[in-house]
Amino acid sequence: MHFADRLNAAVKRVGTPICVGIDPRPEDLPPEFLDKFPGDRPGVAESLRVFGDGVVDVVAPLVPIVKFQAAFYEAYGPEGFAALHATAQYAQGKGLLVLIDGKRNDIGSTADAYARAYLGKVPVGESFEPSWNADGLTVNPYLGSDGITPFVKVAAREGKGLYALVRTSNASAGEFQDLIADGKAIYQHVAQRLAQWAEPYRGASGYSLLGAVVGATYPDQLAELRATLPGIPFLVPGYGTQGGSSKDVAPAFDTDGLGAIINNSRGLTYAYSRPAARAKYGAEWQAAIEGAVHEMIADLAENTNAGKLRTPTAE
Ligand SMILES: O=c1ccn([C@@H]2O[C@H](COP(=O)(O)O)[C@@H](O)[C@H]2O)c(=O)[nH]1
Repeated sequence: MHFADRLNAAVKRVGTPICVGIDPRPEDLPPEFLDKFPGDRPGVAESLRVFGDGVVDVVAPLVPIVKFQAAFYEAYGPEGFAALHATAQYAQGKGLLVLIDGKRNDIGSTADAYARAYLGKVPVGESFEPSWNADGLTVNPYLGSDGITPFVKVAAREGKGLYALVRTSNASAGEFQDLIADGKAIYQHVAQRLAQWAEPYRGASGYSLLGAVVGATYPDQLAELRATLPGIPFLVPGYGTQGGSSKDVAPAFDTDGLGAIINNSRGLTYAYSRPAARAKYGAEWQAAIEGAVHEMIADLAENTNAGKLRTPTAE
């Protein structure tokens, strides 16, 4: 089934477009929790796996999709990678869509290897087997068409999705993305080309398998890009810890509350570290995460078209 149709079905089923970001940092894990693991690298990697699984247990009934930031797992080498793989599979087993935030790309032949690694199948003996089997992957479009085409081909074949960086959420995003060439900002050129790459790959919902990463921290550009990129699903990071609000992300949605997933990583998974949550939930870190997800669901429902997803059956 087409990725955008699967994603839209999942968003409608749970009634919210939240993407929970899982970016495990050992220094931010609940202290009571971390103490249970050996202090060596395999021990830390195992703590990341158990923490990630614990987050998944809480959020699986509440949200459609989780995004794993590969960097925090890669930091712990082979054991870290194994932890990412294990929790990603665990999340899929619980019915969540899994997005790997790896921002991969390279020359075409290497891009093809990345695409097969994360989204497709790799040759093993006489047959082909999935390796990471993610539902979606973030990609960097700045190598141009021949770097993107292999990802799109594999994603189309496998029913998977892609989100290409268009307007990132970080403070220095504009250093290159706002440079003017031929009368337009670089991010606008990327958006224009992305629309061409995406057009042949629309699903029944009208949305393409190729989406755009657009930061919540630049609401004017977000609104402009939504208007110029109909049918392109958005992955919107920057809500919460980076300062983006529900009002900032409101323009990302279409009139049905579809067309965008709003990521929140630290604001949800480290909710227990906030003094108010400590006072309310004590050492119950999973309860604090659950409470934070419910707060974000309500915030988006109140201030954006995502409120239209809250049917009585989804409550
Ligand atoms: O433009 C971008 C692209 C990716 N990210 C990633 O999203 C999360 C955001 O984490 P928060 O804790 O919610 O700030 C993180 O994994 C980033 O690497 C982004 O922030 N901006």
